Amino acid sequence: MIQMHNVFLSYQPESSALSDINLKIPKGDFVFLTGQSGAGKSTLLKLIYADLTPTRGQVLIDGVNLTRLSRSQVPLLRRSIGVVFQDYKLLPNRTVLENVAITLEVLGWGKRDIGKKVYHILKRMGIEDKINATPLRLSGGEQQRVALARALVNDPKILVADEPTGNLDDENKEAILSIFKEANNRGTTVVVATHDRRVIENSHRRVIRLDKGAIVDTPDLFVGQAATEATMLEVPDVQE
Ligand SMILES: Nc1ncnc2c1ncn2[C@@H]1O[C@H](COP(=O)(O)OP(=O)(O)OP(=O)(O)O)[C@@H](O)[C@H]1O
Repeated sequence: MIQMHNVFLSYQPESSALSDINLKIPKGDFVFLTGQSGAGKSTLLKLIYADLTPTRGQVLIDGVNLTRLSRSQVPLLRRSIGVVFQDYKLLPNRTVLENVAITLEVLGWGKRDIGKKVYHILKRMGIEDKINATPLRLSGGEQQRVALARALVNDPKILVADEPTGNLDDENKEAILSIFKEANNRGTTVVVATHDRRVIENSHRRVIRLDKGAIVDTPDLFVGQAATEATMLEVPDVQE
C-alpha cells in the first residue's frame, strides 16, 4: 500500500512542485499517473522510491513512514521497489546480462542463480538473444525492456515507471504494457507515469491526474468502479 498524506514538495522557496497530495494506492493495484509536462509526475514517483523527501506531509509504504527513514535504511526500501527511469539509466559499457544482474548482486545472490534468473526474465521480455549485447547496440524498445528486466527481475512489491512508452512505436508500447500487466498479475503494485492518453485509454486502469502539482478529478479519464479510491482523502495509520 502506498499512501501520501498532505504532501507538499518545493524544489525552491515559494514554488511548489507538489501541493497537498493525498492518495492511497492499494497493494496489487495498477495505476496511471498523468498530467502535462511539469505537472509533477516524476516528482511524485521520486517520493515513492525515496529519492526525494516531502517538504511537508507524509509518504508511507506498507505503513512505513518514509519521512522517518534514515539514509542508511533507504537501500533496504529500494530492494522492494523496481524503478524504470525516463532515460533508462542503463550502464553503457556493461552487457545486458550485467545490467540486469546488478539488482540481484546487491541482494547477495550467487553467480549461477543470477545467470539463470536473468536469462529467464530476458526470455519473458523476448530479448534473451541480446544477453551479451551492450545497450548502445539495442533499439529503444529493446533498451526499455532491459530497463524493465532490471526493475522486475526480483519480483518487486512495487514497480514505478516514468514515461516508459515515451519514444516507442505502437507495437513496442503494447509489448511494454503487457509486461506491466503480467507483473501486476504476479502481485506487483504498478505505478506508471505517462502523458500518453492512448496508452491510458487502452489499458482500462485507474488514473491519477496531476495539474500544476495538485491532484485533479477527471471523470473522463477515470476508469473502473474503484477509481476514486486512488485519490481518496483519508488519514493513514501513521507508524511512528
Ligand atoms: N531538480 C529540480 N529543481 C528545480 N525544479 C525542478 C526540479 N525537478 C523538477 N522541477 C520542477 O518541478 C515541477 C514538476 O516537475 P516534474 O519533473 O515532476 O514534472 P513531470 O510531470 O514529470 O514532467 P515531464 O512530463 O516533462 O517529465 C516542474 O515545474 C519542474 O520544472
